Amino acid sequence: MPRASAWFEAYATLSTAMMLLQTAINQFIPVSVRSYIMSRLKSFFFGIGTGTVADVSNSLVTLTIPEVWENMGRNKLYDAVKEYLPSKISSANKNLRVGVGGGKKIAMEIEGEGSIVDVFDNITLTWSCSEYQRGSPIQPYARPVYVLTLSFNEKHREKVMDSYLPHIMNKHKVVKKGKKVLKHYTRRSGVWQSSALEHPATFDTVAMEPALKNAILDDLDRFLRRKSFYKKVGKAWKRGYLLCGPPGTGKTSLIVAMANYLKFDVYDLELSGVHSNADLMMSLRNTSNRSILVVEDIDCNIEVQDRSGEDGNRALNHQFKRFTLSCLLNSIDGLWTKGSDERIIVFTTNHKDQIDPALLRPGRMDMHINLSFCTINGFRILASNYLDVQSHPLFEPIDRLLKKLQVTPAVVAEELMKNDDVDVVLSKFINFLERKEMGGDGMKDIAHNINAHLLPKRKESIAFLLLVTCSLSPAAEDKDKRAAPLRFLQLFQLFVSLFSSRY
Ligand SMILES: Nc1ncnc2c1ncn2[C@@H]1O[C@H](COP(=O)(O)OP(=O)(O)OP(=O)(O)O)[C@@H](O)[C@H]1O
Repeated sequence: MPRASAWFEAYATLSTAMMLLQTAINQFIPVSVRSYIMSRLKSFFFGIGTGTVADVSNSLVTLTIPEVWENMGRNKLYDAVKEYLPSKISSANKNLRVGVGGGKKIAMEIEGEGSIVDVFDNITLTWSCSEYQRGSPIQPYARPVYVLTLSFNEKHREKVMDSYLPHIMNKHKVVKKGKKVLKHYTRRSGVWQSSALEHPATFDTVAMEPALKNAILDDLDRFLRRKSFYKKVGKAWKRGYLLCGPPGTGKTSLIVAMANYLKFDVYDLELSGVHSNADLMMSLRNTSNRSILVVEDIDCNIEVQDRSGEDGNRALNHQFKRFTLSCLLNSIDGLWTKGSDERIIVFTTNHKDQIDPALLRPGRMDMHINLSFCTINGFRILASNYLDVQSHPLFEPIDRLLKKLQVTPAVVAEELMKNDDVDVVLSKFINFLERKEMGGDGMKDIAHNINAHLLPKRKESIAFLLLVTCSLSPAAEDKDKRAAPLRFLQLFQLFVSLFSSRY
């Protein structure tokens, strides 16, 4: 057993040796090399990103990435990070929000004050997300918007700005190009809200004349190929389409087919919900590239101030918080969407003649597409989609009847879904067409039209109710009360031809 004096001797020798070593290290090894060795030792023993006090230096940098970037609309970096972060959720994240959104996959997000730690090129980066209320005069009803916060050590600032954030943007671009789930945006409280675009329509399933279909596809392809051309001639890289046709002829289906073909997101702009020019500009600015902006029923959706009365009506505009036609035109011309690329704008209407010609000129609406009642070719496509048949002996009488009648593809589609047996369903469809030919069964079309377009409009609904009342209360000289329904039908037709050309 060594004596106590021997222990003291050994301790004194060791501490002297340590002091000498420390002095030698301080003198011969530069500070930067020493701190590098220390950081390597720390990461070896404690692991990276443990969140220990040692990780958190005083020179912590914090970047905030708001959802909306005031001068440039929606913050694309925010969207890219939101898409990137779920892949970085680890077992260290204990509070998670889970749900199934657009895709079929279960999506995860961190809940509340939680944070996600990412490691890029040996740099520890900490992300968190919080809500911040924005009271903007442009969007008085704006919902709370969110902000992402990124913290890292000051010494990595350059790498984060030059490599890490561009890396996230690139990942986002790649995912966006090859993504399966497109987004459908609608405006709620002035802010675009997205959901998955799950409508399965494609150019194969839309029933329309092959020549028209090919013309649209050619136009879309040419548009995509001409990036440098648009740049050369100094035009915004956008294309406008006007879809005209009665309800149920496939305007919405065609828009979805275009989106699915181009892999573009769809922004559905309800003009009745736009409060002012500024609101309209902001909405358009906040749409992303590679997208289709849809304005449905342009003829009846808006009470756009006429350009001629615009100056004199400033007070009026302000009072009703509406936007002006010239603002809409300017927005379409790309003035407010500087730097925007690969934009498609689609207007739909049932009354082309009621639209201001300024909206229709080439450069704004480059291609006018008329969607018609179901043709023989259209019927073939629907029969192939719904019944999986390409030919059938009953096609011949159906073709003959379709040539004479005006039936929308929506009604045909509905009829073809009534039975699983092809023979039964086609026979019933012939019966339906024959009844229609004799004028006895227009009620389905009528019901569809009332549902789709009449009921949402107050003025026309009141006229319609008056019509029903008149037709169902027989006049004094009308002896036969059973004539009422027939008269109703006749009056309905008259009403339709007077008030609308869409039916
Ligand atoms: N051309 C078509 N090709 C294939 N399906 C169609 C076509 N037109 C209508 N349909 C069918 O009818 C339904 C309604 O069609 P869609 O909403 O595309 O018509 P729309 O012209 O936009 O009508 P609305 O003006 O009432 O909105 C669709 O879900 C689709 O199943």
